[in-house]
Amino acid sequence: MLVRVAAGIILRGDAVFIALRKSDQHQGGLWEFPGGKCEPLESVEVALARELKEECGIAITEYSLFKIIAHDYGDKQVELYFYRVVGFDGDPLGKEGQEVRWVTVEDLMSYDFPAANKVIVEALIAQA
Ligand SMILES: Nc1nc2c([nH]c(=O)n2[C@@H]2O[C@H](COP(=O)(O)OP(=O)(O)OP(=O)(O)O)[C@@H](O)[C@H]2O)c(=O)[nH]1
Ligand SMILES: [Mg+2]
Repeated sequence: MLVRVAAGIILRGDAVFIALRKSDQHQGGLWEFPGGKCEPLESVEVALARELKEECGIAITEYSLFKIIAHDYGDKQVELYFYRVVGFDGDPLGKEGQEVRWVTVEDLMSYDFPAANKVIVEALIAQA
């Protein structure tokens, strides 16, 4: 099963917004950049806007593709489209009851993310 996923690295100054995946979700208990699966025939950018509205309550206005990462979790193959999101209306929050946090890019090192995120976190820190 190959799934396309859109995820937003929401940035405000030097802070980045992260969320904790619920324990019953795939890769549960790990931190993530909010987002989710693209629906059939849905473009990645439309999925990104929809997911960030649903999960964080923001309307994104300025964003760009950062990196595409393909990863095989064994039970699931994902193609993750990570976007840097630098413009948005509204204040991001955990709309689905998930724990959320604003952290500095350097702080990302102290959080556990799914394996596919490793290169993303490293690239963000390298650029900070
Ligand atoms: N949102 C998000 N998903 C990630 C990240 N890294 C990563 O490997 N994933 C994987 O991408 C897949 C899809 O994400 P998701 O579970 O958020 O999808 P969704 O919001 O549509 O969830 P749902 O099916 O529970 O409604 C999951 O298998 C998840 O483990 C990340 O940083 N953010
Ligand atoms: Mg999601």
